[in-house]
Amino acid sequence: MEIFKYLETYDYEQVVFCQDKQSGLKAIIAIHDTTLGPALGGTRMWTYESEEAAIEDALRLARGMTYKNAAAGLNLGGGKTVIIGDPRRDKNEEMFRAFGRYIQGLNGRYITAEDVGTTVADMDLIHEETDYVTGISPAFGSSGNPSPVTAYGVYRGMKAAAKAAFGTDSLEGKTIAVQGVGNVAYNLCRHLHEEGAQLIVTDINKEAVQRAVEEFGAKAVEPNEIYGVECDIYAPCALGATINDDTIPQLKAKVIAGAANNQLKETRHGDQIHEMGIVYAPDYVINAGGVINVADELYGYNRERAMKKVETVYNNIEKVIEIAKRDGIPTYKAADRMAEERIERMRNSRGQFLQNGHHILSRR
Ligand SMILES: NC(=O)c1ccc[n+]([C@@H]2O[C@H](COP(=O)([O-])OP(=O)(O)OC[C@H]3O[C@@H](n4cnc5c(N)ncnc54)[C@H](O)[C@@H]3O)[C@@H](O)[C@H]2O)c1
Ligand SMILES: CC(C)C[C@H](N)C(=O)O
Repeated sequence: MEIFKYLETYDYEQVVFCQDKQSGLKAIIAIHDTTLGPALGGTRMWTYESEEAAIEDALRLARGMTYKNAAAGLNLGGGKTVIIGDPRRDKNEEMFRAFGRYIQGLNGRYITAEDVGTTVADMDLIHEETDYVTGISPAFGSSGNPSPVTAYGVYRGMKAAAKAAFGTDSLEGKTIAVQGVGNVAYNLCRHLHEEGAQLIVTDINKEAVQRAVEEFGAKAVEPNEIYGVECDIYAPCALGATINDDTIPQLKAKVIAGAANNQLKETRHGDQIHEMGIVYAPDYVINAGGVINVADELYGYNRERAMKKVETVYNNIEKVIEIAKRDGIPTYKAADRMAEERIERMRNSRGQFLQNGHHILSRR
């Protein structure tokens, strides 16, 4: 990978490599675009096959956050961190504190939160070193674990997508295939079960599957069987790139609506599912509930207000589907258009100099 060429092609602002021998920290902070505000995005801890794979993931996820935050109407730019390591084995207090100091060094250009492999407890350790972290314990006046709120947003967005495909947003009696029943999808399954949906689930973690079977009467299938099951809706809630050349020919669903980031392996896969008549709820629009929730901390966290904002996921999915229909384009392109237009409008409106609190000579 030619990194600078890639950064230039997709307009990245900054990439920070963090190395701390003492704690074993190896992290990559990618800041994609701060036109709308400071870059906010979670920290993922994962065992990557190579350093190149970790860099690519950080970059892709950071850009996704720019689009997610813009489409959600937040005044935030996009960034993301990946920490290279096994979250079950390699975590320690020193690591997250060292990482917190790196974040502090960015002086507010980047604000972090949870992602796959990190928890509220990890965010609390980061908070020992910096205020630029959200999703810390509610005891600090924070919003805590974002996953249940993300799940609620996905549930609402799924209903909006179902309305476009089936003429009603009721999920009662619908069969929904859920890939990965971790933090977000467990909570999603609870909402779906309460509404009377039939669930088919899979996970590489057998305990997670068992919990969904016992609590929600879900049917369990092997990880590689989930794509081909008879269902109305496929909900990818594990990792990214599961909509690809191998899986698309197996799909029976009329709707794809799930929590995972970067669901399309390549954009052409978005074109392909569009041509097949599948209603695709773009990943970064439907899974914005978590970031909408943590972003509320910037105003002094209020759960009720945050949950009201999360309701907008339903409207945003409707809006994207409307744009797609109006312009005759796939929904993933419609979502990009919506996000890019907002960033562009804000960039242009800042072309004029206006005094904003700080006297421009105040540092003299
Ligand atoms: N947590 C949030 O608030 C949030 C917000 C936005 C997006 N997301 C995205 O949603 C997805 C899920 O996040 P999460 O917080 O629930 O993570 P998680 O780690 O709690 O859950 C993911 C689950 O997927 C399973 N899994 C991994 N590979 C699999 C495979 N090949 N087949 C089947 N199962 C597999 C894991 O065992 C795990 O149970 C991620 O892509 C994440 O980036 C999460
Ligand atoms: C809670 C959020 C700041 C980050 C979340 N992991 C996401 O991808 O949206």
